Amino acid sequence: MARDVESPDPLAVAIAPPPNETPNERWQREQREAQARRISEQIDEQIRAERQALKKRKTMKLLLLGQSESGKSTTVKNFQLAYAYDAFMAERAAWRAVVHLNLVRSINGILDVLYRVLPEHGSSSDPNARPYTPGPDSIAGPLDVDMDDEDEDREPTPDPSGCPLNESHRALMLRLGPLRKVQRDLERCLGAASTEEVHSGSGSAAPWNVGGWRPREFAVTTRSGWKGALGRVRAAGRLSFESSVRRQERRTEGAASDAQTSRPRATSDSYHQSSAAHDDGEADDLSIEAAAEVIASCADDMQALWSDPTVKSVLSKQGMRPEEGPGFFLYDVRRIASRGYQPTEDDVVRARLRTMGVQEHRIMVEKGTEAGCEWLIYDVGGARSLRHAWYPYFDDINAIIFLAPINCFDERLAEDRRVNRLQDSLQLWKAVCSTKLLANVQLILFLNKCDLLRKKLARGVRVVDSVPSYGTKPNEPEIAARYFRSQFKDISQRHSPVPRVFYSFLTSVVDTKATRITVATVREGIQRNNLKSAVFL
Ligand SMILES: Nc1nc2c(ncn2[C@@H]2O[C@H](COP(=O)(O)OP(=O)(O)OP(=O)(O)O)[C@@H](O)[C@H]2O)c(=O)[nH]1
Ligand SMILES: [Mg+2]
Repeated sequence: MARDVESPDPLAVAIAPPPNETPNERWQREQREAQARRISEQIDEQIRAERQALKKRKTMKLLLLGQSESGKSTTVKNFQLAYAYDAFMAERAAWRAVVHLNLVRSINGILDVLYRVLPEHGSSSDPNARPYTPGPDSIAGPLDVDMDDEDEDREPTPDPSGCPLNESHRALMLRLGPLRKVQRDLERCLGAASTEEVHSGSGSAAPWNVGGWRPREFAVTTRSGWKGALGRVRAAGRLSFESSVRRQERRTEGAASDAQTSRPRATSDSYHQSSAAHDDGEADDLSIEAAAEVIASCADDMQALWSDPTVKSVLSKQGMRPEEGPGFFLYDVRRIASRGYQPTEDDVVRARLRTMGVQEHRIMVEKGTEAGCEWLIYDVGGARSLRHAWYPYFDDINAIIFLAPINCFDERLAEDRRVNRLQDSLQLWKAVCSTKLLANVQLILFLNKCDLLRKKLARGVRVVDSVPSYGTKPNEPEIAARYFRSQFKDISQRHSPVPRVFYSFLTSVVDTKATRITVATVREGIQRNNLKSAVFL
């Protein structure tokens, strides 16, 4: 309603001095007003200075390195949880299909093993039927390994007392048959990152350190990583977290920044989706929902399979421990298979989706004194065939977190089963430490999967059987971890082009509470170090 031009301005009336104000009162009022103005100006100045300082703070660039399944992407999720919680939560629902896929993959892996002990399938040569846990290897010393492949692909021996599985097991296995198709459908919807297929072949631990290799000889798969896979789920139309306009804006920004750098295009949070993903979105949506429905209808049978003592004994005889493998959710099968299931924070952290190429995560610190600061985290695919893509990211970074899973001292690389996994980590670490381009980059080592190391040693696996140099030291997790750490430290000291401080942490990055503290320490350390070098400059 328009104000009557004749009536007085209500604001002017409200702040007008009292009509019967004495000269003394007037003086006091003016003093108060002047003081208020000064405080207000000081606050404005403070805000201006803070904004200016924020602008000056450059983006912190962090690169995560390590072999496949070392825990790099899980570490990124911990950064997101700590500093970009809202963004983490916005992605949460899209992880449902990944958790479902992880669940059915565990079941199908168990079924593979069970089928192989049935007399009529005992000689199956199905490569999928290989036990999950590789056999123990012997390593002569930390950097001097002569692997033989005699016990590679050992065939499970059928129980000599006859097949332990009865008719009800067979019926259960048949009823779970539809989960094969569910796995295929989910893998198709989520793309290449959702499969664990790796190119086998020898390959080098660190291709950039091999003579004759030229940095341009690589290709980066930009659409098939974590973000690509989640992007597909989003593209399926059920989950519209961002408007298409926002996506388009981000895509344009990404293209502009790529044009300024010689780096290949990393898949970023901006979900570079293929148009095919949009076209197929509806079909994918239906497949994901149909998969969820089949999973819900199989919940009781999945639970029965996992809790069956005979099945447990068959798995144990075959050396298969799915509960120690990636993306294991069978302890929570009823909750996850239920209709209306939404992943929890913990589910997202534990969900396994391998990284293809290099993925860029922009984390804008949401709260605290550093709100508004930006972290750029590059998460790389760790399989040997994907390491070619790392080198261009070595330029212009503030720090590297290198993840070495120390539970795998007796395991082999999936992509080259002649190579011991701990050995591969040590070779990779050596290559990173000795790379001249990284001479002044802060390296932080996460000796990861300490929880699994503890479990492995508790069930009687002896370190010395795979690492003879371990000698007569007690077979205890703390001592083993300390020993492994000393190997990495020794490499850092001997192979760094210029002396560097050795920073290391014993971690289990699926433990988000403990990792939160580690991540905070690392973040502060990186920032402080950066500040220090800025002062020296
Ligand atoms: N128990 C346990 N599991 C872990 C730990 N760290 C990672 N994982 C699990 O190991 C699996 C692999 O972790 P990722 O973070 O995907 O490994 P990555 O290094 O990114 O692997 P790529 O993308 O293939 O290079 C996931 O299922 C994680 O939940 C850990 O400390 N303890
Ligand atoms: Mg990854």
